Amino acid sequence: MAEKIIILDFGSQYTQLIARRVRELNVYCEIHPFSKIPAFDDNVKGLILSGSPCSVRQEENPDIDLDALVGKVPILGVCYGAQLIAHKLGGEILPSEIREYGRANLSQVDQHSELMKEVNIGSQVWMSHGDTILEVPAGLKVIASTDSVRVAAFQSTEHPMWGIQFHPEVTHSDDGKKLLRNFVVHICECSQDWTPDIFVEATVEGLKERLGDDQVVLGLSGGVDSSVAAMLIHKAIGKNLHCIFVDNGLLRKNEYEDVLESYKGMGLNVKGVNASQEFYAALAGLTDPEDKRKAIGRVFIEVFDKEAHAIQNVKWLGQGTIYPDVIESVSVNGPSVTIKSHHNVGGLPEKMKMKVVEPLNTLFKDEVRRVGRTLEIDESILGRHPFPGPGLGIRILGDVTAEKVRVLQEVDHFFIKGLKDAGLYDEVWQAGAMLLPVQSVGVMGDERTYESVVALRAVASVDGMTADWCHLPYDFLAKVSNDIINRVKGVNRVVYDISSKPPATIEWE
Ligand SMILES: Nc1ncnc2c1ncn2[C@@H]1O[C@H](COP(=O)(O)OP(=O)(O)OP(=O)(O)O)[C@@H](O)[C@H]1O
Ligand SMILES: O=c1[nH]c(=O)c2[nH+]cn([C@@H]3O[C@H](COP(=O)(O)O)[C@@H](O)[C@H]3O)c2[nH]1
Ligand SMILES: NC(=O)CC[C@H](N)C(=O)O
Ligand SMILES: [Mg+2]
Repeated sequence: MAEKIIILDFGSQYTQLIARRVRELNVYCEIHPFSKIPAFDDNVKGLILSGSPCSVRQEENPDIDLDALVGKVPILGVCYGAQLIAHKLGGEILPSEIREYGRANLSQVDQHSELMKEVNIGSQVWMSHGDTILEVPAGLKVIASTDSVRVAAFQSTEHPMWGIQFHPEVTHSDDGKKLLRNFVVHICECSQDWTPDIFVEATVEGLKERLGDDQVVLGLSGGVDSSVAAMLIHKAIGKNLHCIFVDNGLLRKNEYEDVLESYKGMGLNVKGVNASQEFYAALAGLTDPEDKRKAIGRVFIEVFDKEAHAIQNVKWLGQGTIYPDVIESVSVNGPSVTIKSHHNVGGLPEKMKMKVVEPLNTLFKDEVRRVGRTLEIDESILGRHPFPGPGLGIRILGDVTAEKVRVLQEVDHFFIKGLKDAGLYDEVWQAGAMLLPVQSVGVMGDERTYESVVALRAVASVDGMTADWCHLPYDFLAKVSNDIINRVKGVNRVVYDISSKPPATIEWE
């Protein structure tokens, strides 16, 4: 197994970013809740303590047994992590006179400190704190300051341990990447050999061992995650992998045919299963988003189960689950509230007697794409916008009917084709259209119309966890709106969604 850095999460919104930055250095790392510290083996090379919305001054603040960790591996505290170290060693932490959010500049830097090597005086750093470390206790010394914060960074004089008040993981901290490199590469001595090639090699070996001669059924969606997962498992067990692509009647226009076509020549054993009627029957009369999601999830499992029985002796269900799915379900304070029931998480029904194999559950989406490139998967699959498993079913607000699906397929087609024709598709992280349960009055050729309203949504994101709406050119929106209203029967009004996530989500249901 690869060398790794462990990040203990105290609930900061930036914890995932720290992980991304470390991984960009070709060093593997894992995030664990502070309350569930894993056993350290020889592969663990360093420890990072994240920020937190909490304060060390509050009672029952998130806490760890630092003494048990000090000296084992180098430790870096970031923001709350730094405050926690200073606090536990007897330092004074107080609410700052001015809360510092946003940019600051380092006015003093001890460049002899290994952590601060090549970090320049004047360098911009990003702050986000209300507490401040007033004085460092004995055993710690200050190695960087800003005009308003004397203890912007410190180092232990006795142990390999550092703390920084600012956030090196955000792109707005100029030398943040240098600082993390100093920690991970120079201090923790990680060898930077965690590359997509190595990942593929190690994962395929691991899968061979785990799966042996077993049969595996995998839900293949035409999307990035399940395609990459399928190729990895295929490399390990070849023909024992049975890929099932389900037409749930909620796919995009021509998607069933196009996806089956795109898998030709990849060597995968892919079976298309048309189960539209089962999905429509399960959705009939349902209007609540969670009820709809659960019904769709249930039918997916039924279809996979039926296919597995037809093959016989199938022990595993393969899935394209990725790291953010996993992190979201193990938040700091126990399981997070359910915003939406994703159809593929939450485990399998007892009676299925299948185990789950998820080779991508430690990777972020962009890393999955990089692994896909190593596996020489076609760019048309790797570059595809994410598309939710419940498909148009959660983009048709209210009850779902075959006719509404047909209308939305047409709308979606004009929007996506428009993006491609205008060269905008690759600049948008995800785009789609929602059919609203609203009718509006219009006038077409002097006649009154009373028809449906659709909302277009296009977002910029890195991993779908947060997103902003795309500022698509007005001319483009005008053309797409025109195309849709003139050519899709049943729609007489188009609106554009300008909500970010949070507080909205990407899908409307
Ligand atoms: N139509 C489908 N047929 C079979 N399996 C599906 C289908 N839609 C989704 N799945 C399964 O559900 C999982 C989750 O879907 P999800 O949309 O998150 O991932 P993806 O489709 O692989 O990638 P992307 O996020 O790029 O769309 C997939 O990895 C796949 O295993
Ligand atoms: O496979 C999936 N099954 C689901 O049940 C599901 N729900 C949302 N999504 C996709 O996840 C990302 C974040 O979506 P939200 O902001 O709507 O939660 C977006 O990319 C959504 O398209 C799903 N994908
Ligand atoms: N970003 C952080 O870790 C903030 C730590 C602490 N809540 C503060 O306000 O100072
Ligand atoms: Mg998908």
